[in-house]
Amino acid sequence: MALASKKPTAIMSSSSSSLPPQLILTQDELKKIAAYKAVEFVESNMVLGLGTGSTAKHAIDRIGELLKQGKLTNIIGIPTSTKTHEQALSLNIPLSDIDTHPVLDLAIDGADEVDPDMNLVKGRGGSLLREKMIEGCCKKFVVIVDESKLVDYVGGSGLALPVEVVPFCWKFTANKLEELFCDAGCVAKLRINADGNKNAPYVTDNGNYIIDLYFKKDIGDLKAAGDAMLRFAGVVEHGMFIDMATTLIVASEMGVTVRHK
Ligand SMILES: O=C[C@H](O)[C@H](O)[C@H](O)COP(=O)(O)O
Repeated sequence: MALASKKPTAIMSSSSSSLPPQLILTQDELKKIAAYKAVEFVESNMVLGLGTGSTAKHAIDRIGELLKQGKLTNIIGIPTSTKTHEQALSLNIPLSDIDTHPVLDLAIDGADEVDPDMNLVKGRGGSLLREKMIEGCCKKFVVIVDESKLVDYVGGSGLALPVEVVPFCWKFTANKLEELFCDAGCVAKLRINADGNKNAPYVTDNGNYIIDLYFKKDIGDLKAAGDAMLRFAGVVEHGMFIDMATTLIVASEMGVTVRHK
């Protein structure tokens, strides 16, 4: 899907570059291309939000490489998950947190879905809470995706909208979420651990569970939907990142497109 064909209302500028023709790239190679493009926005002396997931991983590797080569200096990374923390440590990226650095220059992260207004679904890797806390503190938030993540509306992929909930009476919270979105044909499912004990709930870095919401229809007003979810006491945070991204980098077989809000 060519990005230029998406609704551009909130977009003030865009640019693109082409890849050599007839090059067949894997999805992971596209993720890497988007990630490397995003790292071009990184400058020495920045405090950086380090995202989580298979796309963000490439950006963090690249930042580590540029630090090692001395092409970047005095970077402070703020990791959005324990996994990213470990990766950054292994690359000798100096780390801190938002207690110490409450304002970040830039964050780079992937997304599970991106709608035409650059609203996101995040958290299919389970890291939405820390990502939202940290990426909400950034002057610039660069989102990196391959084109498969572009959707017409939030939930449009038919895949999960993750919601982090407290473990206490999670079924009660899941039922409330399902009722809230019954008009959109919502089905709420507790996320189960993919590794280790496959019958146990998946537990986030914060000791919580994830309820994955699946929709048959568009849920409409995202802000209203998000606010309604947060009114349930058992909900910690939802995976819609509304109006947070400032730059979107999309890699496709056709090339790389950069859009700024
Ligand atoms: O919880 C995970 C994060 O929100 C990820 O950024 C998101 O799931 C995208 O991950 P990936 O780059 O692996 O598709």
